[in-house]
Amino acid sequence: MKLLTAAQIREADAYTIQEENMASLELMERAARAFTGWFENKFLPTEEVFVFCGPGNNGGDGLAVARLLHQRKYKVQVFIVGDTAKASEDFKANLERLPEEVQAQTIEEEKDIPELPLIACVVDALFGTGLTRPLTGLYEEVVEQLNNSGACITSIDMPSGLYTDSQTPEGCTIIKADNTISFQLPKLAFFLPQHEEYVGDWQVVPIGLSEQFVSGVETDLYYTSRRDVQQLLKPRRKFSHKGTYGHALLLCGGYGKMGAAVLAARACLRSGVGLLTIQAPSAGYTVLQTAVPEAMTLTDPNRRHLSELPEAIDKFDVIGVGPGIGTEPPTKTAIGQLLATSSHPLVIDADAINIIAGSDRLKEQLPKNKVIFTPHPKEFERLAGKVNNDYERLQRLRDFCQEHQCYITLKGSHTAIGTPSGKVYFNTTGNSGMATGGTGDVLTGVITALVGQQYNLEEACILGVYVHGLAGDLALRTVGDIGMTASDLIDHLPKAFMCLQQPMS
Ligand SMILES: NC(=O)C1=CN([C@@H]2O[C@H](COP(=O)(O)OP(=O)(O)OC[C@H]3O[C@@H](n4cnc5c(N)ncnc54)[C@H](O)[C@@H]3O)[C@@H](O)[C@H]2O)[C@H](O)CC1
Ligand SMILES: [K+]
Repeated sequence: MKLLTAAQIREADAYTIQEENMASLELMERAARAFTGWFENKFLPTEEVFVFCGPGNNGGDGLAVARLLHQRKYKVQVFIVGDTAKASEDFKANLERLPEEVQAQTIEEEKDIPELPLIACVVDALFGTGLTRPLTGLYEEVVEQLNNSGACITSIDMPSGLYTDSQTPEGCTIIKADNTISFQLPKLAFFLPQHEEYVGDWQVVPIGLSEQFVSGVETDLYYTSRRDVQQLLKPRRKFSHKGTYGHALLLCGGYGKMGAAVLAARACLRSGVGLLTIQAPSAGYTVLQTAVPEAMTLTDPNRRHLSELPEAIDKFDVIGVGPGIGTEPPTKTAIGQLLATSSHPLVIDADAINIIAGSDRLKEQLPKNKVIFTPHPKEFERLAGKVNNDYERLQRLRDFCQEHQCYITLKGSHTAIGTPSGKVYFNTTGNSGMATGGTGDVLTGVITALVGQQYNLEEACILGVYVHGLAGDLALRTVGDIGMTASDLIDHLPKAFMCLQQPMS
């Protein structure tokens, strides 16, 4: 699914109004109804609701929401910040429609800002996607007081003060929402970790923006929906055999880190690969043969770390390398040989990333359109350089992928997948229980298996990251977030693939 900029959303808005031959006020009413529907499921009518409205259409939404909540028996108070004479037309129309019983007060100076009860329910409708500059004056003061009030804040469309698709200037005041309910499409800002405290939990509610407009609009930013991913999944064929689904090689494990190889190998096998060979330091032989009996095990002549590549490396359809391997000099040499000789795709993780990050020569040697890197943010920084904020990181991701014609899954709460053509896909599955050792090794195994099954590298990244997160979401239901381990993810991979095989209702 596409991510749109604030300007494109405005265009979608105008296009929809024209296409459906309706008044913009009607679209605002739809938005308000959609928000209210979510709100009713979350808060009981016994709640006293304080709605803070700005002068634009976001404020107009707030006024319409106040009216609808009043109709549904919530006790509502409205506070308008700024000069209503300069407000948008749809704001004015909704102010007219506000029932008399709903108190509406204008905040004209600091002393007008209300003191909220200890447990208050606030709707933030100050600014949405129309924000063009930092909050100042009375707006800034209101937001600061709301943030300090301890109230439960729900933002309409965007947390007020946060820029939709570019870096909000340093030190600006922004609403810290508990929930953000956004219209039709999530906004780029929601996917960036630096905005966690402002956006809170976000959800999207549909308001029927023109599908025709969205399908035609140009963007290189996407987020992955269940529907997108299901379309990628290939059915297994009746007359297939293990050779049909690829022979993967994992170059993983080191002394004291053989578990990384076990996790990657198990995940690879649980993701549909036909055959799996692991090459590991000889100290791992018994461990691997015992823990992963389905895989063949080759031993490196070195007892403790990877020092050589297996013979006839080209017989493997894909090679996953990195988990647990360390950065000893012989391992660095082996990684250099791998980049220089392998003609098949490589999934490069962990210390294999660190080794390449430390050598400009190796970076130059990266085979084009054949490499998937799976770094966490620190490894990415080593590979591509330091950045000051998440927007710079995103740009660096695109630049690096384009320059080196590679794929990168930059791991995080919304893992970002960069492609050689400069596209970025944000993942939408997963949870904080997955923030634990070994889950990255699992991802390496999953993506390696998918490449082995002839998914192209872009598909393997998108599907692999999604199913890995979905396995985490399924594990959450049985083991919760605190007790979740990487092995729990592996155990839930089969169910995650089964979920994707179910037709969507
Ligand atoms: N397409 C949709 O999804 C729909 C969105 N709706 C809602 O409308 C807002 C966007 O409304 P807009 O009037 O364009 O902008 P805002 O209300 O966010 O801002 C109003 C106005 O204020 C000025 N401004 C910008 N920054 C500042 C600032 N820092 N201080 C003071 N004033 C500022 C600027 O002129 C803005 O235009 C969207 O988020 C939805 O909530 C519709 O309801 C229907 C469908
Ligand atoms: K808002």
